[in-house]
Amino acid sequence: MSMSEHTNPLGDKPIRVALLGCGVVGSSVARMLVESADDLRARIGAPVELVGIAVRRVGKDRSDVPVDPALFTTDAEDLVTRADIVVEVVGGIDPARGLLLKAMESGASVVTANKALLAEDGPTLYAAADAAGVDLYYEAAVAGAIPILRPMRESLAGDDVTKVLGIVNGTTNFVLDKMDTTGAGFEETVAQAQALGYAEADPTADVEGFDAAAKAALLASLAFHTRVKGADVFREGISDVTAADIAAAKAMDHVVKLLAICERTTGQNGTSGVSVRVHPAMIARTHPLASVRDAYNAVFVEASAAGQLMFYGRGAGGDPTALAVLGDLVAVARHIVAGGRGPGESAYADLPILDVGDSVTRYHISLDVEDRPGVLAQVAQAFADTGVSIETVRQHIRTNSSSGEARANLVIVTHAATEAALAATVDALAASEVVAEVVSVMRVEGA
Ligand SMILES: NC(=O)C1=CN([C@@H]2O[C@H](COP(=O)(O)OP(=O)(O)OC[C@H]3O[C@@H](n4cnc5c(N)ncnc54)[C@H](O)[C@@H]3O)[C@@H](O)[C@H]2O)C=CC1
Ligand SMILES: N[C@@H](CC=O)C(=O)O
Ligand code: NA
Repeated sequence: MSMSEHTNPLGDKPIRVALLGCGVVGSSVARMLVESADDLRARIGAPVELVGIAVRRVGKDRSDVPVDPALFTTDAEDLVTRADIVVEVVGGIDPARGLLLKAMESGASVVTANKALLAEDGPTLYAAADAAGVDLYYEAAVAGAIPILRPMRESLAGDDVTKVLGIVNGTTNFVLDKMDTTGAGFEETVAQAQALGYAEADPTADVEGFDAAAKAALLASLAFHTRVKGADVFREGISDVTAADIAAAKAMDHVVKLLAICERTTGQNGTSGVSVRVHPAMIARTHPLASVRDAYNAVFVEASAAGQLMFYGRGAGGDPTALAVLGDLVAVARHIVAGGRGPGESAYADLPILDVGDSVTRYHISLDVEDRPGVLAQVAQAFADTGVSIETVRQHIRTNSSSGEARANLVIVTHAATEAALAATVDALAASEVVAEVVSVMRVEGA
């Protein structure tokens, strides 16, 4: 690549980069920084110098990371004061938060992949970036390699985003996909996702939906110019999704996916606000999200003028995530060379966060009921009483293998209803004398 068109106003002074963490993502970042040094220099207009890598233990064998071993240090506090750009891929809340605050106070810009920290305490970090006049970029934190935050922040800055619907966790998509296509077990596929570098340090964050909730909070904050924290997001993970749920979805020609849904909507009391939820849901096999396989991610965005947009790509793994980190690093380094900074947080709209009871979707409900006349009418009445309209009902009879007792299994799919109305229906069904068991309740999205 030619370097002739770029001049460096800083002379030959390199841009100093400190890397915090050398795990799955960090080791890929370090390798790419070294292997792409010439291209990065040409694209930035200045050389990049890796000045140190903070690790927990210096003596460990890291022969796969092609850097001078003298760069490894356990003194992250000191390292962050010696850099123009600090790349944080340690993860977790502390000490990452303190290190990033110290880095920015010392004048360094920050690139991070840490969605957990940003969804927990983003405003403190954005304020520190503003106070120091530095950049805080985090494209890698949501949907790995997919460029989604910059398009939301910059390309769609003139539009009104109304909805963001996506698969934003690679681990859970990998697990659900394998359960659907190979019938593989839950624990076994989570272990595979860990071995492939997709899972968080504690995979509970993936399986229970905390990671997707953090990403949903970041997407909703950008989409609606409103501060949304991870804790504001209604969250259900995939640990309760059974092989029977997946089979039930198959029977309807649907698949089960963990979805993040951010909507600009109006609550039942007329309040206009933001609804953000993460939960497993059935979607029709004909829906584009149904074809998102393996650890891939996809994000649909609906905006007033742009209409529908779809972003698709690798959502997890060392190299895809490191590429997103490097993209941010180049952007920040260009700002340093040009003597400016990029756009920061935009939270001016400050919309209320609506209760999940206000969100509206369709539901798939499986019930075991007594097999006698009048039962269907009583079940239908429970729906009518709570104002939930039934779209389809399917019934089949199954016989208990030990008691020989015949039971009817009803599968009911509703029209769109509020979560609050559906919860009231399920309570009424559970209390009904004709219902032996509410076997499962799952939302149906994307109709
Ligand atoms: N693995 C993936 O596919 C993706 C990861 N991320 C995020 O990137 C970050 C890093 O993830 P991974 O590389 O997968 O995790 P990892 O667990 O493989 O790497 C983290 C590394 O940081 C080290 N570390 C922990 N505390 C430290 C400290 N105080 N000082 C120095 N080193 C310390 C750990 O020993 C470990 O080697 C996390 O925030 C994660 O959420 C984001 C997108 C995708
Ligand atoms: N654990 C995460 C990694 C990327 O953000 C995932 O599985 O998506
Ligand atoms: Na991304």
